[in-house]
Parts: sequence; structure tokens; C-alpha cells
Amino acid sequence: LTELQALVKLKKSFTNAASLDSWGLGTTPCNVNGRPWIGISCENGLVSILSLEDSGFSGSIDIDALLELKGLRVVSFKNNSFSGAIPDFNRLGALKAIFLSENQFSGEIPSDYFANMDSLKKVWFGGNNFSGPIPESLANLNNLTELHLENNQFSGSIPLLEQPTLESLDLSNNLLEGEIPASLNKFNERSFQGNAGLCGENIGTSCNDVADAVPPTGSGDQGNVSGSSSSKTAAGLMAVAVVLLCVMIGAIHVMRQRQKKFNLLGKEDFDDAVEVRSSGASKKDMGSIRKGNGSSRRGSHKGSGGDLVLVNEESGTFGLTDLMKAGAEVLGNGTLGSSYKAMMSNGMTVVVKRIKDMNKLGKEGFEAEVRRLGRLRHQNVLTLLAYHYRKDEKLLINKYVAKGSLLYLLHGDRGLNHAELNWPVRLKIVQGIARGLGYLHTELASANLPHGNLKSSNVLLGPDFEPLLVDYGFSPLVNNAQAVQALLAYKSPEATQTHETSPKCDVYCLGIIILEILTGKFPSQYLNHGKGGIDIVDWVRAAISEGRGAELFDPEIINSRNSLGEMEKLLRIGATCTESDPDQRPEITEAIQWIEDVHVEGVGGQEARTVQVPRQGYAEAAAPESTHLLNVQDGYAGRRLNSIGERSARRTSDSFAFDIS
Ligand SMILES: Nc1ncnc2c1ncn2[C@@H]1O[C@H](COP(=O)(O)OP(=O)(O)OP(=O)(O)O)[C@@H](O)[C@H]1O
Repeated sequence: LTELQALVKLKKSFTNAASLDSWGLGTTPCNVNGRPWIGISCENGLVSILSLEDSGFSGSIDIDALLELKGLRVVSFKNNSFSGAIPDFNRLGALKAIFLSENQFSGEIPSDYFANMDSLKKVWFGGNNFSGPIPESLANLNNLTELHLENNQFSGSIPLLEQPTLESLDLSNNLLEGEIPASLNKFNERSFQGNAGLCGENIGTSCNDVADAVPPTGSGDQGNVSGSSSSKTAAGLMAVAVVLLCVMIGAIHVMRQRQKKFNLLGKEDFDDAVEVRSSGASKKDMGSIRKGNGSSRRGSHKGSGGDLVLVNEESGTFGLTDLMKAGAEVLGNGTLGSSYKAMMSNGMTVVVKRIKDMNKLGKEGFEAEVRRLGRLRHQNVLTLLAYHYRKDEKLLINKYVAKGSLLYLLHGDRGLNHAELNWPVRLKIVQGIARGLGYLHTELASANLPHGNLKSSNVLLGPDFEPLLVDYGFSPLVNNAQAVQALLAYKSPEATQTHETSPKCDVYCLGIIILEILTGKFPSQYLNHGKGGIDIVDWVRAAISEGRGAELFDPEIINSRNSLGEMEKLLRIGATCTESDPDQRPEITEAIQWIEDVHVEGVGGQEARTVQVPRQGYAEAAAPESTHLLNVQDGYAGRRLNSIGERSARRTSDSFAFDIS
């Protein structure tokens, strides 16, 4: 079968597939006037994603037809009315993600169902009627990142899921019992709630207590005496359980109904998505445009979907309706949620970030914080455009920045933009980041973590490589329990170890970015589980102490030999900003000044390799409060430096110069 024939065959297996009428002979699935058929995405001319969500489909899913789609990696049938046993998706061994949430699938999933699905990363089966044990073969999926089985009737114990890759887990509202495996201790109780029989550290129920509570099985006098009263108690408990169960089922039903009513773009986070068009998503509950400067109730739309609130109209106005109709593309799935690029018919392109775990504040508090973000104006800060608030759905909308992120340009892209990342451009980027961060530290001074999420994927690049900071200022909004995982600034050593945070965490992140830009290496600090990447701080520290500092620079900028002095200076600034003791890091204002001073106009070229550094002891005398021990032994071993000292040194005769080449 051709892909076209296969898709038409698939469509025939559905009931109520009128929304797929445009799928048909005489067209090409991956290209109808430059766009793919509704509900599919393509890569290299082959169907890669099937996103048939929110469409009221029932009937069966023709797996034989899907087998003909050789490039298929993601299938999503979320929020339809499919029922019966789970289809044989396991015959599609190359799948990376299966989304079946909110259907009526039922029955047991065979224990070995996932045995031949090594590529599988995301399994979303929540909101069905699956029963029986959670399949053991899930434990063998080495790449599993997301497992969502909530709101089913899975029973028995949780398999030993020990994959370090697992980042997102929801087993809530099932009938699971027994001890939660220690490997899942990193997940909080929300992942397990609604399973009366579970016990474990992370849900605050000691398994010993549970064991103690179980009455001895032996018989005897005592057992007989207490027999009738315990059977009465058991009957009472049973009655309470039945009532609770009814209440739970009712609540789940209400939740599902509400979820069905609003599903903004009707898609989930896919890894490799190129373009996904919604296949007839319900558009009943689109909101109206509302300005963000008034009360949240003023002019609000009555529908349960709620409004889109504009907090900054500089780029134009739009509403939920425009977003719902927009062609969309998945950009990625970050620690805080997933992001979609939405191209609206009015010509505006925006990024919609669907945020999870932002329930620290109530609606009023949330709106006040977000409106504050909408008032920020700085050439290195991307100002939020709009938001949408519901208790269980929060969207933040930003302008789309076409050149993409520094992360992508440095480590992903090998095209023209990457080629332009020469030394002057990289220095300009660092300076812009520092300026934007300085602005945030002034404007959001009351926050413990003014940025709180500084990393290269949150630095976007304008047309002239002017950096723009994004995803900042969330620390007042993110749930405490999630904050450590969600906010990367918490990855500074003191935050990781003691959960202590301060603006110095942002300084640490600035240091990481500096080292990343200089070395061109991807820092392992960005990864949740420290797998992959390079521990850039230790690596730089070790190399500097062995006198190999210059060897660290990205070979692609090393040909700017005349700028070696500037690079060395910046390397030391990066190393100081990433000191493990926050007191040894500079204040943000100091760091900015150091960075501004890296390139001294008119002292370029060979002369720039001669750096003015204060004599040992000078710094302490000049500004004892603001000294920073530079833990480097590169010839200036243990020398105390500080920015003020270094800058002053240039202007005084109390300094000596040495060649760092
Ligand atoms: N306004 C934007 N314009 C262009 N690309 C963007 C924009 N916002 C985000 N991106 C890119 O989309 C991708 C996904 O972003 P997202 O913010 O969801 O994840 P993240 O930055 O990796 O993690 P986090 O949730 O911690 O911020 C990233 O590569 C990011 O650089």
C-alpha cells in the first residue's frame, strides 16, 4: 500500500470520521499546497506523526494500515471514544510516543506488551478503563521519559521502573497497592495519589505501619472474640469505601467532561514534530480578547474555556479563536511544560507555552505576577504577550523569535547562523544576556530568583544576534514541590544540596552559559539526571588549574587569535560565577561590569592579550567586601581578584601587566 492508501484504509476503520473528509484520493498526504493532510505531520516526505485528537472517533484502529507508514513515530488518539482492548500498537516497533488518554479502552494490557518497543519514550494511557497489573515490560523501556496511567483501574504493585530517563509519572487514581519502588522516590505524592493501597516514603505512608496494621492471620480465642466486631468494622469500612468510590467516579467524570471542553491546540508534546494540524478539535469554548490591565472579571468571556488576557499589545492583538485556528508546530517539552509555535492567520506567529505545576498562587496572585512580567521592557528581555488562566490549564504566550535559541545555534544547527557565531558575536551575546539579567534583577528585585530559569534554551536570538531572555520570573508561581525540578537555577550546588536559593543562583547560571559559549560544549548541568553532556564547571576548573585554560575554547572561535586575551578573561569570569560557594560568586552588578570590560574599545588585537591584573593583595586592600577567590592555578594561582580591583588597576600604576598567551 502507498501511504495514501494506508491512511484511507485507516480512516475507514473509524466510525464518525467525517472530519477527515479531506483525506482522499487525488491528493498527497504530505503535500496539499505545501501542507500535509489534516492531523498528520511529515518528515522527509513520510508520515511521521498521526495526531487524531478530540474528534469523537470510535470504531477500531487499523494497525495493518499503520504498519504501512514506515516513518511513523508518534500516534495520538487522545480524547476520542475508542473502546475495547488496547490495539496492537506494539507491532509498530519504531514508535516513540503513544497517546491514548481520554478514551474508553479497557481490559488488561499483556505483561509483555512493550517487549519490542525499545524506542518508546512516552506512554500516555490516562483516563481509560484499563485494568489488571501495570505491564512489567514497561520496566524494560530504556528510553522511557513519560508514563501516564492515571484514572484507570490498574491494580497490583508498581513494577520496578528504574529508568533514570523517567521524568514524568502519573499513576494516580488507580487501584494500586504495595510499596512504591525506591527508584520512584523522586516523584512526589501527586504521581501516586488516589491509590489507597500504596505505601512509601514519597507519599508519607510508612510501609511498616501498613504491615503492622494488617491483623495476624492466625486463629485462636482472641481471634474468635474479636471476630464479630471486626467483621462489623469491615462492613462499615466497606460502606465508606463504596461511598468514596462513587464520589471519586463522579469527580473523575466531571473532570473528564471539563477536559473535553477545553483542549487548546488539541495536541501533546511530540519529540520530532514538524507540523500538526488539529483534526476538528472542539472549538466551542474559545474566549474573547481581554486586556490585562483591568480586573480579571472585566469583559470576561462566559464560556468555560476562559479568556486569553493580553498583557502587552506591542506586537498586535489576538484571541483564543486565532490560536485555535492557527497552524501549529511543537517546539519542545521543557521542564516547565510544552511549547508550540502557532502561526495565526493575522500574520502573527507566537509561542504558546502550556505550563504545568503553576498553582502556588491563586488566580489573583497569578494574574498580578504575570501582568508585572508584561510591563517589562528591555532590548534583551522578551516580554510576555498574553496568558490564559484556568485552575488546571495555564498558557503563556510569547512572540516567536525566528532564529531560535542559543542552545540550538550552539549545539544543534550547523547552518549559516551557526557559522556566524564567531568570537565578537559570542561576546555580544554574553553581554546582552548579562544586561538583560541585570535589568531583571532590578525590576524583579523582590523575587528571590529574578530569572530562575537561565539556560541557553531560554536565550533566543534576534535577527542581529541580540539575545532575548525568556521564561524568567516564574519562581513566585511554580509550586514549591516542583520548584527544584522545574527551575534550573536550582541546579546551583547550594540549591541542589540545601534548597537554598538567592539571586546568586542566577549568577551561577550566567557562569554556566559563559562557559558553554566559550567551549561550545553542552553542559550536563542542564539535564535532569546528569546523564550526557559535560560537567562544564569541573572540567573548566581542572583545565585551568593545569594551565590548559586556552585548550578549552571552542575550536571554531580559536582562529580569532587576537582575541585570546578576551576569551581568557571571560573564562575566568565564568569560572568565578560558577564558584560552588555563593559568597565567592560576584554580585550580578559586578559580573555585568566585568563582562562589559572584557572588550576594551581601541585595545583590540595583539594588545588585548595583555591583561591588567592587580598585584596579589591589591584587591583585598581595595575592596575587601567584594573579593572573589579565583580557584585557578594558571600562573596566577590563588590570586584574589575582583572586578573593581581589576578595573581600577587599569587606571592606576599599582598594577603589573603580564602576557597571558
Ligand atoms: N518565543 C520563542 N521563539 C522561538 N523559540 C522558542 C520560543 N520560546 C521557546 N522556544 C524554543 O522552544 C523550545 C521549547 O521551549 P520550552 O520553553 O518549552 O523548553 P525549555 O526552554 O527547554 O525548558 P523550560 O521549560 O525549562 O524553559 C526550546 O528550544 C526553546 O528555545
